Amino acid sequence: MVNTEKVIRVQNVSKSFRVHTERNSTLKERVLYAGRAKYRDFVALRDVSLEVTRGESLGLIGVNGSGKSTLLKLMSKILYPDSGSVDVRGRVSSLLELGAGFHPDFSGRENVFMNGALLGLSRKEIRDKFDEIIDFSELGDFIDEPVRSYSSGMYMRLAFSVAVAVDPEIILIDEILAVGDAAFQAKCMNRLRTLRARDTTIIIVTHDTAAVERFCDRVVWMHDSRVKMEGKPINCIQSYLATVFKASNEGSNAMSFERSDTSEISEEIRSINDRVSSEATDAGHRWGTGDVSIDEVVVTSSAGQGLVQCGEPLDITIRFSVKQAVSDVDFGIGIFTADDVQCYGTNTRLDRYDTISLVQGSGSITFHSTDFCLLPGSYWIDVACSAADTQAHDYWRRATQIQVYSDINDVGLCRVPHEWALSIDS
Ligand SMILES: Nc1ncnc2c1ncn2[C@@H]1O[C@H](COP(=O)(O)OP(=O)(O)OP(=O)(O)O)[C@@H](O)[C@H]1O
Repeated sequence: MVNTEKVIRVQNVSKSFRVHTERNSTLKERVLYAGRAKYRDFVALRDVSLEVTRGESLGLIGVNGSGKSTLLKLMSKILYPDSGSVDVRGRVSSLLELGAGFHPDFSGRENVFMNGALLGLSRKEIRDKFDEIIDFSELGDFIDEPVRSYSSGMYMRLAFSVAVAVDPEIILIDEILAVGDAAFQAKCMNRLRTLRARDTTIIIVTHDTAAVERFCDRVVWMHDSRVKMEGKPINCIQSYLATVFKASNEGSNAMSFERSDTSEISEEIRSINDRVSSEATDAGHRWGTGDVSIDEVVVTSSAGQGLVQCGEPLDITIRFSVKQAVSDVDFGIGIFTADDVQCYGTNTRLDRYDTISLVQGSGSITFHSTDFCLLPGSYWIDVACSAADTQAHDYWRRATQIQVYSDINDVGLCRVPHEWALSIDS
């Protein structure tokens, strides 16, 4: 039987924050202007309503500052609405801010007991689950170190391990999984799948639209403090990405990822780039003789610039200037995941094109894929112009990024062109 029980009901909720624009910082100002400090009210949520059914996995997406975290904090009762109501039924585990609920001076072990108690477990229940929590976190001997010495990934490991061990009926997760390494993230997602199979209600705030599409049953897209759209993940994500990339393109003449990033890219692209850049510390790094220099890399598909649907055509255009005539050069591209797995690489020499000679001036070359088969996610693109002896004239590491989306839920790294043929022996 399909479950229709509503475990979260958010009705006409509005929430504002008082933001001080000027404070009376000196004693004199405080005495003279008492009660006259300047502030404005910032509306983080405006008349938001939504319902979540038991066992549902809901993804909250939206640009920075659209109100996602505020909504999650209202659901976890860290904040209360100015108007409207939030009704939540069931034991809630929340992973909202890194380190929240942990005391920095206590060891990991002590914090497990404290955090478990906050989540409603008795001391005996925590003792019974302790080994499971520590095993899952893979913190080993660090469990007896004060958590102030933990890296953000270690904090997350401990917080996640406690949060899932308490058998929550509802789990609220705000982005923090992103700080874990790829292997631990995969382990967390598997654990969330197990919880989902047990009818746990899961609400995730994240900018990782590919993960949302793979994991969530439904998506709510927050924009400008309101619910802009809710429904099937693929529909919401496509509309959201199309809007975000359109906003980004309007800020510059083309979706140009030039060497000096002066284009007015939207906050969302900036956040995606910042996040991936923190993993790709050598983003934008380049080297070579400089005889040929790459000026710009533009990625286009029918979905927009920097965005492509899996299975659709894609163009990567490299614009270059030639400072010094060169002969026998090739142009190449490499495509990498955020954690640096090379998905594909080729160049005009490997593809057996005629050798290229260039005179002073400028030009462009386009890599055209008729069927771009990488599965949904963010990918980095390296581009290069090299001499026959493989010496680079210009190698541009992580020159640009693309987002791939899909309306098919196949899994892996790339889609293998295929058909199925069924035959039944009678
Ligand atoms: N405690 C607070 N005091 C003042 N303003 C706040 C507070 N919490 C949130 N805000 C503001 O409310 C708006 C919504 O913030 P919120 O954190 O909910 O957005 P978000 O969609 O989760 O963004 P992000 O993707 O950056 O996490 C932002 O403009 C933020 O600055």
